[in-house]
Amino acid sequence: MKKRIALISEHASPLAMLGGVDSGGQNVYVGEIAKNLTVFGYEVDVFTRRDSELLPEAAEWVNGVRIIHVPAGVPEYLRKEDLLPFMADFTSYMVNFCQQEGQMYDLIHANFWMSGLVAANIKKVLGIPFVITFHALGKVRRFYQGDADQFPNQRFAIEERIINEADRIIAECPQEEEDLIRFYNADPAKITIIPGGFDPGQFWPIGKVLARVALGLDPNEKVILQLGRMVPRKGVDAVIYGFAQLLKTSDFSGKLLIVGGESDDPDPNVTPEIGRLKAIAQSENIEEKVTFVGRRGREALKLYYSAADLFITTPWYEPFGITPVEAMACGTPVIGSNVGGIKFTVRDGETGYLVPANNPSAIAERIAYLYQHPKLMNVLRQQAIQRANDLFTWQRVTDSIADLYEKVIAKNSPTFHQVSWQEIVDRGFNNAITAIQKSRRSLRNSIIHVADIISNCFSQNGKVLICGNGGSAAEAQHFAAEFVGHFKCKTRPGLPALALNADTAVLTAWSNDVGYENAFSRQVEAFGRAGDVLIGISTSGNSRNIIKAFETAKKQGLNCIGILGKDGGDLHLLADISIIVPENDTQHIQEVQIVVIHLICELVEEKMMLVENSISEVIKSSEFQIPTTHYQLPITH
Ligand SMILES: O=C(CO)[C@@H](O)[C@H](O)[C@H](O)[C@H](O)COP(=O)(O)O
Ligand SMILES: [Zn+2]
Repeated sequence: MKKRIALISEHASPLAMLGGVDSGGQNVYVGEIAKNLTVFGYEVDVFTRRDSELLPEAAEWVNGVRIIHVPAGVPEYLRKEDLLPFMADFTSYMVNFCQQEGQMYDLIHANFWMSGLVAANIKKVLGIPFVITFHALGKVRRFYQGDADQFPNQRFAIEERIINEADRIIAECPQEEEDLIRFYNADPAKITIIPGGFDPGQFWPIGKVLARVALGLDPNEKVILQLGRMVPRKGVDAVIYGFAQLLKTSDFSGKLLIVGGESDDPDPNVTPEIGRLKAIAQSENIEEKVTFVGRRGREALKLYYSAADLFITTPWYEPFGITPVEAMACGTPVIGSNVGGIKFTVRDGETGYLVPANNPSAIAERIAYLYQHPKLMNVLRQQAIQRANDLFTWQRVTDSIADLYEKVIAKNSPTFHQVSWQEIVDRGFNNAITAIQKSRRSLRNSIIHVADIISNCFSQNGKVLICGNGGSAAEAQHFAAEFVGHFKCKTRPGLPALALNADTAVLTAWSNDVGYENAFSRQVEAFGRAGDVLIGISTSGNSRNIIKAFETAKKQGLNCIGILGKDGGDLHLLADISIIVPENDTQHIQEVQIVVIHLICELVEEKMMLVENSISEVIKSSEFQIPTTHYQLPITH
């Protein structure tokens, strides 16, 4: 039977559009998690407050996900600051709903503190375990916003209660984990860091020219983008001041686009923050260079992200912040403030830059610097796309969330269930199939890219060194054997590949005399030459001896390729390219890695055959007869 999950999101319905004061990342988060959970075999109901008379009580949204509009307070928009009094009605409605349906939820996932309150009260009555994603913490908000924070003071005590009673807490970034411990004394063992994400089917890099033409922008102009909710804490004023400084102190010319607001037209009457920002642009005499676009639907956002050269987001604080990830996914480097989730999603100097919050000069300086270094901008662009896709797809995020659910559900299952041998076998196969399915789409491009690098290396007489530990050591030998012997093509010559973990004499001597962590790097020193490839296979991405080998290899001019799992660990940061299996379980990572290895072998053979065939074609059609029908035999150094 399918497991049933209730997601509560009292003010943020997945149906609401992004960009309004009270609708932002949380709507998207809840909607995407709900949709992706169905892929992992769950049935999902999303409970959100009925804020319009037009909304039906319960409606199927997508296959496997229902949205339940809970009558609590008048059926019209209310500020989230005013919703607490209606949470008792919300709770009783949900309790009745569960009892009437006669089917209990296996777990509740609450979003935001008021939903957490509902979940904690339901747990008291019905015993359903719950996990919570806070999306923002009251004490942190009060610290940054002071009196502008209009949530009732009861919020703090309620959050403390939720933190005590929740089965698990999801922190969206290391900063949030720190805040939970520091401000609320949360039990670190209860906290799991799982970031927010983006949908690669919705955000991808569209050619700049096309995106600009679609938006009616000049293809040759410099375009800087700010996009998100229009509230003072987002620090859009600093972006305008920074932009003004840039225009005044350099010969920079370009445009700042500001997307967001409560209406499609950038109307200050509807969105007072737009009025405040327009006045700043006017006082700086740059109103002609700043375009307020107004609110845009999610399907249009990829055009804005792709059209821009740079994305800027400098809030005072940001619990997670989905927009920088979306911008990176569209290939736009991000200048973000060094706060909260942004300092986790944006890697300083790799996918953009981090600047202090509220610091217009730093923004101006970084924009100028990037335009002066177009090649660097391009590198950041590529790395941004890679990082977003490696770590922040909703599929990957939901995978970690489902993992967490399973732990909580198993711990709370009322009777210990003796699993049969057949069930263990079935479960093993099912998990492997799920891991392979998840990997199929997300790894396709990197597998092809890696095969390119390896076949180029062989064609240019280079060799491939491979290393790993434990199961990965066996795979390293397996991989090398496919190259030295043959994979599918029985007529080709052997290709020079060497597993560094295979020579027990070298391995034991060097580990015994110097240290295990140097055992591979020493061999890289001995065998590696510029242009060779070093492949590190690791499920965690953190094996010290492979890290050292990569460091040595980089110094010697080898290309480093990681075949990794989990979040890619430190090896991902060192590798020139990595294939990160989107899975957390070591065993299933290894199962996918062997598929990846075989695919690389097949592609390398195919690519090299192509080279050989095209060489023979040239030879056949030329007047000169060159006596060779094989591709060049690689020569080892
Ligand atoms: O095969 C397995 C687990 O399935 C083990 O031998 C596993 O490879 C070893 O624990 C390795 O030492 C793990 O290293 P790594 O994958 O984190 O680099
Ligand atoms: Zn194993």
